[in-house]
Amino acid sequence: MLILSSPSGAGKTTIARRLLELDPDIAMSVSATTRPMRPGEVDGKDYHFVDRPTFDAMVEANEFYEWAEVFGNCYGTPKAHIRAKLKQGQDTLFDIDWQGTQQLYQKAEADVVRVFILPPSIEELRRRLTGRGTDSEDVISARMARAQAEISHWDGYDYVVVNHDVDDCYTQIAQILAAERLKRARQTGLIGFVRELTRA
Ligand SMILES: Nc1nc2c(ncn2[C@@H]2O[C@H](COP(=O)(O)OP(=O)(O)O)[C@@H](O)[C@H]2O)c(=O)[nH]1
Ligand SMILES: Nc1ncnc2c1ncn2[C@@H]1O[C@H](COP(=O)(O)OP(=O)(O)O)[C@@H](O)[C@H]1O
Repeated sequence: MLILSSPSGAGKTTIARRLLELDPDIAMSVSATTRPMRPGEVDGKDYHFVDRPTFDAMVEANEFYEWAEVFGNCYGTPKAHIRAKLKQGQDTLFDIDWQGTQQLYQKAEADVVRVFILPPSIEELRRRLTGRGTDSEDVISARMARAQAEISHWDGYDYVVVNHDVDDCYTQIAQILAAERLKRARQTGLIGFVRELTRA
């Protein structure tokens, strides 16, 4: 479970999309949200876009692995998807905030890798949110106001990457993923392989 968190606008969606495009062995955990869809987003791919009563019913039915309220909207990680992916041994990518990260870590510590993405500066963060062109000035202000609070959780992550340049940031996160996949405990089948090697 590879988690990417950052203040809004630092670039986690950009990096996540590239990872999904270039690495066939990782799939996205698609969250449910009550936030309005942005231009270019696809329902069922970027998020499952639901209204508040539907989200509340999902909470009531215990359908979320974790959920949180961010910027006045609700976001939740559906259980069904995670269970199926983990069972298949499929790596899963999460774009969730620090609250969701803590909950996932408490539930599945050994399976979780936490990466925090920082912007090069606060001015650049504002430029990226404005340049994205998906949010009103009010929404951008709310996201900027929350940025410091988000950044304050940087020390709850295993890795921290500063997103100066998309290519460099992507490469660094792909390297983290490659190294984590090589951890002994994650290499299923290794015991049998080594036993075979040393049998003679
Ligand atoms: N806890 C939790 N946070 C989520 C989930 N899905 C998205 N988020 C977080 O909600 C925040 C807002 O996401 P979004 O509205 O897409 O804006 P973005 O930060 O600009 O990508 C981000 O910090 C996301 O990481 C989820 O299922 N659970
Ligand atoms: N290294 C970078 N340099 C310049 N612009 C970037 C960089 N990374 C992302 N962006 C741009 O900044 C905006 C916000 O990125 P996005 O991936 O949507 O952030 P987040 O998902 O963290 O909110 C987008 O328009 C994206 O194209």
